[in-house]
Amino acid sequence: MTGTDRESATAPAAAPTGGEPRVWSVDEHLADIVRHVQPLEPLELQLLDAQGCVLVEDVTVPVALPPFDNSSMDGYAVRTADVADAAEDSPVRLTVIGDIAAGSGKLPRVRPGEAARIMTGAPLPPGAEAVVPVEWTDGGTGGGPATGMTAHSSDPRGAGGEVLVHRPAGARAHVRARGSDIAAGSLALAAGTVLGPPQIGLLAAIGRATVKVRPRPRVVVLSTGSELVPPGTELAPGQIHDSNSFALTAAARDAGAIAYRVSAVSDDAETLRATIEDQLIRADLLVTSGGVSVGAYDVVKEALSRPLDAPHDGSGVEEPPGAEEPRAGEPAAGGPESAAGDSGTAAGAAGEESTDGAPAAGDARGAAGGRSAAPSGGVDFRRLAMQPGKPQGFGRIGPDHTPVLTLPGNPVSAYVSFELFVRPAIHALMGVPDTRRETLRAVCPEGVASSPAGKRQFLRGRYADGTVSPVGGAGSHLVKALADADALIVVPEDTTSVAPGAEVDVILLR
Ligand SMILES: Nc1nc2c(c(=O)[nH]1)N[C@H]1C(S)=C(S)[C@@H](COP(=O)(O)OP(=O)(O)OC[C@H]3O[C@@H](n4cnc5c(N)ncnc54)[C@H](O)[C@@H]3O)O[C@H]1N2
Ligand code: MOO
Repeated sequence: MTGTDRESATAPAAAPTGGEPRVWSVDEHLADIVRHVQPLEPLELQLLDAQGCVLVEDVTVPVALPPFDNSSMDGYAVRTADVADAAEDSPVRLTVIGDIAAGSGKLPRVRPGEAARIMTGAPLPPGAEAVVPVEWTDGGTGGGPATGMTAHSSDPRGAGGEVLVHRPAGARAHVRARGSDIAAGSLALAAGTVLGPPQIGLLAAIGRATVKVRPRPRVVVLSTGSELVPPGTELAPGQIHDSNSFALTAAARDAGAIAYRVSAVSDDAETLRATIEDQLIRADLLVTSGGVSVGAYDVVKEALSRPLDAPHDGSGVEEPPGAEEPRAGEPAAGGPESAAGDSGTAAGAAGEESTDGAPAAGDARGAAGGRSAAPSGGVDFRRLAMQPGKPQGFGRIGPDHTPVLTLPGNPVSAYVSFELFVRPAIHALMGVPDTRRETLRAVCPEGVASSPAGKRQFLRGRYADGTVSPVGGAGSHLVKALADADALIVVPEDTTSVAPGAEVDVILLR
């Protein structure tokens, strides 16, 4: 998928009001993001590192699967003519010439009147045409039908003597033919396939140790706010626990990324800029939370309204994304709406954790793999016609033009913003073809009493059997209700209420 393919998602802009910066629609903001976020350059990865990734090569089968005729049952490899007359009351007696275990390379020839005891997956020996399961024999005991074989460990000599066969077996009975799964030279997996567990199993089965895929993006999640302390820490007056960096890191993992969580950075722009500069080395995408509204301590806005290498006076500022296509009669987007900011306590560069065992910072990836060649600017801070999630920012920063999405700090706003914008950005980096969550129409028995005019509202809901019910209210601090929800109820911009029992659009969050 290319960025160009997605441009059609762009919706008409909302009308500008006076000298105010324009308000972006949800669709415009999303289209701007996916247009500027290009798929990562492919890498040759070990199979398990390629899980969830998009294959960029056609994979053909070097050797037939299975590679040889083999038994599908534990039993006896026989010649069909020898057992043609076998019956419950008149079993056929065959001489057992030995054992063939799975993995056997040296195979005895089965001659007329003979049988070889054979295990599931073991190669069919020459001369044999079928396998009779051990349950159709006496198992060499001289008694009635057997239920199984004696463990090799307790009888290391293997099979010998004679076996009574009680039922006939036709040609190829219980034999899995060479190539019956997939023939040599045929296509195992086509380029574009997303590698789930069965696909990884197939690649291993045909002997591939590595594959060429678009790698999972490395996403650095960083929250900001001097009030934040990590969970496990006792709260001092005015403090709260940092939940966004956990929820967003988990969400990034869930979307397929390798996610690194960075402990909350205090409301100090220079500390934040230094932390971001440190983190960019291992980021294909940077996600921040908090500090993007209009307050005096909105540090993300202050720190990222100018390029990372730009001096304080703002000289040499390049245009960020979204500023490239100003609409007629509108001010060009971009530039700080608010650059005010007092220095809070400098927290120092943050602690950090990775969410999985993936390669850490500075792994073998090319620096600018797959990213746009467009110049790196600051971040364009915007107001969106949505609730929650009004204040947003998007841009590309640093020497590799790393995309950055700055999400609002309110926990529900941050999470909804992740769903709508970060998840598609991660999938754009991965080259995943269709990034949309399942959406459907559902009856809302309670209705929605009021929804802000001109804004697309995303209420939390629980969905079951064609019905969705709101959970909690519209407040973007309600994390318990978010945790209870499994869907978003979408109330369009031109709808200010929904009558009880009416249908609504629902995005399933699972
Ligand atoms: N005068 C105005 N005030 C606000 C406006 C506005 O238009 N005019 N917009 C409101 C909206 S809408 C949102 S959303 C928030 C966004 O503000 P910020 O992105 O600057 O976020 P913060 O101020 O840093 O935090 C908001 C809220 O969320 C809590 N928070 C922040 N980070 C975390 C975290 N990692 N874990 C848990 N909770 C977090 C923070 O303590 C605040 O309570 O602005 C409104 N204000
Ligand atoms: O937009 Mo804020 O995200 O409404 O709470």
